[in-house]
Amino acid sequence: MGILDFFLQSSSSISLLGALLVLLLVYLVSSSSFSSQKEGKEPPGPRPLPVLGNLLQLDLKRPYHTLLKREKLSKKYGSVFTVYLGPKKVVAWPGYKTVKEALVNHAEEFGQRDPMLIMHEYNKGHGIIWSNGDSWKEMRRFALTNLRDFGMGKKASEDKIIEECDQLIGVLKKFKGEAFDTTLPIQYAVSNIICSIVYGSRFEYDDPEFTSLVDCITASCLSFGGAPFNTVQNLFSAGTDTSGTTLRWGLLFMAKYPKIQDQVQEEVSREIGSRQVQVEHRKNLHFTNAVIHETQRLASIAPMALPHRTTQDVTFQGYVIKKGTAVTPLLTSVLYDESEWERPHSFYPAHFLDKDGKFVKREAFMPFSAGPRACPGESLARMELFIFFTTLLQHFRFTPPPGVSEDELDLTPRVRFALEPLPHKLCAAPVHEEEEGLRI
Ligand code: HEM
Repeated sequence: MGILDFFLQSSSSISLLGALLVLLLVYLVSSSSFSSQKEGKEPPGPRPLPVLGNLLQLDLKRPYHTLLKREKLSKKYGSVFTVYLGPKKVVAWPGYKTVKEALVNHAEEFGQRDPMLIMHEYNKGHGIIWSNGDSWKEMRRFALTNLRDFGMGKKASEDKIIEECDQLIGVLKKFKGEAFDTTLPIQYAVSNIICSIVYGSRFEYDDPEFTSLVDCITASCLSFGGAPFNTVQNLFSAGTDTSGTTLRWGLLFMAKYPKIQDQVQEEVSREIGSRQVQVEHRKNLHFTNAVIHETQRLASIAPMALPHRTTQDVTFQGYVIKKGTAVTPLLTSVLYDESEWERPHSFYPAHFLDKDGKFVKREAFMPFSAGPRACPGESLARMELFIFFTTLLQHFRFTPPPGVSEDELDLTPRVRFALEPLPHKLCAAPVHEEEEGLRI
């Protein structure tokens, strides 16, 4: 070994030793502050490492997954616990009863958004999603009023969705039953719904201005100035990926579970035939409605909702949560709660059916969250999901690509803005070719 090598090795060993000593010191300081939190009855949790917090204990690809391991974390720490995402302290409360109690019974205390640094830089506290206080109240009112005035949840938006659905059917027919990636056609269709509401008109799917707008929304690169423009951009980003991703999960589940697809198509054919699907049909389509709800439940596309924070010191389930603490509503823990759902990890539409096969609402169905920050686009999203899903199944049979079995269709989610399916292709074969053009 040369002198230089020896020198470099020993100097790097010394600096490594120094770094370790500093880390140890920080650790001792932080563990003592951690134990003093215990004395102050803040929610307990796994001991954090300095700087890294509990990151090494989390599945970083799916952090919600680790937090969901209630049997491990909850058994040890109870129904409210603290984890450190790096230096950031986050309080989590899994399970339907606890999440509901926090978001509904303590709505005011847990109702603020925790603006992630990167989002704050980008939105400057404007818009609706990342703002708080008077600015948020005003923008939420602005968004709800405008969406309502432009017809959200009413006949006008139903007509827009039906029109867009016709366009989507035309696009899917062009694949002539061959395998295609469902992402773009569905993303264009749901984006056009928001365009129709915001701009008053839709765009052709090959219009370069529209496609770059959709690409930009997907990549979150739109940069408007001022509060209302940020709110419009927020509606695009919150209202397109979410509905589009849910719809893609629905089609994937149908291809994976053909017997359930048979039952949906049998019901649609019996109740609607070749007529235009409308929202008023929902009350007769019990099984289809249950399948859409089960899709939302199992896909659980917003596993941790969006981050909240406390507006004041709160005493919750015997613990003190300090003002300004980040809190995360673990929506997946509600949608997968073993004390609420008979088969939490399976695709089981019977969760939403009574013994006579009639649709039943379930309290623990909470994909849109609850309380003052709950999704303001819920009624529009529900209308879109019903009309798009039912109409697509009225027209097409969805199957895996040739050479791929149903078992091989992978349901592992990938984490992006929403939990979406892994890239995949499906075939959409027209069901009643002879009926096309005979709509009443
Ligand atoms: C299947 C579709 C959708 C799902 C599952 C969904 C779910 C959610 C969830 C979980 C939140 C966070 C709630 C919380 O922090 O507690 C949220 C917020 C929000 N969503 Fe949706 N959403 C959907 C569709 C839409 C649509 C269509 C729009 C608009 C047209 C929309 C607009 C918003 C906005 C603006 C917020 C922020 C609300 C606030 O901070 O006050 N969403 N959504």
